[in-house]
Amino acid sequence: SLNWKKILQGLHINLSVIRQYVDYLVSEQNVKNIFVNGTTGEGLSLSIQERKQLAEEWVRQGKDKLDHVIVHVGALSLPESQDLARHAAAIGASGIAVIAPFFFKPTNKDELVAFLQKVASEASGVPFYYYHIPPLTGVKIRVEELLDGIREQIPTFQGVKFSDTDLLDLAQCINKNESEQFAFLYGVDEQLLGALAVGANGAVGSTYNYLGRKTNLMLQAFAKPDHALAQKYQFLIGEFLNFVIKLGFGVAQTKAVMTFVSGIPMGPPRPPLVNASEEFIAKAKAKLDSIAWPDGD
Ligand SMILES: CC(=O)N[C@H](C=O)[C@@H](O)[C@H](O)[C@H](O)CO
Ligand SMILES: CC(=O)C(=O)O
Repeated sequence: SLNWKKILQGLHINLSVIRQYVDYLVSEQNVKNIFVNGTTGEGLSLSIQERKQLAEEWVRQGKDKLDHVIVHVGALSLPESQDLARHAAAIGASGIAVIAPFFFKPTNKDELVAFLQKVASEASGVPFYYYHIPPLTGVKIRVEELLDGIREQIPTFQGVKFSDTDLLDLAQCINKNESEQFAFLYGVDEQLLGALAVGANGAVGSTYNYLGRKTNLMLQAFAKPDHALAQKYQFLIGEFLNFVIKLGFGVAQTKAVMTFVSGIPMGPPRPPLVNASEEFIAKAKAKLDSIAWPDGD
């Protein structure tokens, strides 16, 4: 049963909108790969039980509709992270991802890999991704170094969700791992085109919830190649993000944008985050509506 008071305060998860949201992403945004319980999903603000319920519901609703559901299972507590990894494996997640622990932090590559290995080994058949997001974790260990010999430690290692602006690090990761079949999924949406130019294979980010279709058109243009068209899309995506970043843009504001674009209520964020203001919503909506996309939309 739904407790609307708790949902409206961000104290309760609402599983009932996930089914509708899967259909929305597939039909309206052309998005068929989902990253659950990460940054945008406020995974680190949820209880272990809630994270399991969400992962289960996404996998259940995504069956026959989505290609991949990757579950973020990172946590500060190693046993909790291992528990989440076993759970993700048991429900049939297509992959798991882990951020660096960010209270007591690993101070070097070996300490970080040892932590990741202890989580990955709990889900032995499941592709493992390192989620590199130094602006939020404060763990700035270069990925290029981390990848050196990682397959020997973590046989399921499959790639990186790379949410950092350091394109030299990303380029070196790609350059040095040509023979591996690693996936480099970029996560700074405002400069995805730069990451594609150095060889990123995909993207995971908050804006694909509402700009997934436009970003897919950018990817198509880049692949064609029609670089002028790809640039046009990146510039317009950047115009929107630059505008909202100046207003103050985080997960709460992303939820508000996701709500007004999709029409599906995303609910408030959980404390300590606070709802986007009505003023933000009005300005962001006007800005998004004003953009003249190359596909005539
Ligand atoms: C810090 C953060 O939330 N990063 C997201 C992905 O990891 C991005 O998708 C950003 O939200 C996006 O690039 C907008 O700045
Ligand atoms: C934005 C993103 O990729 C995440 O929610 O983790």
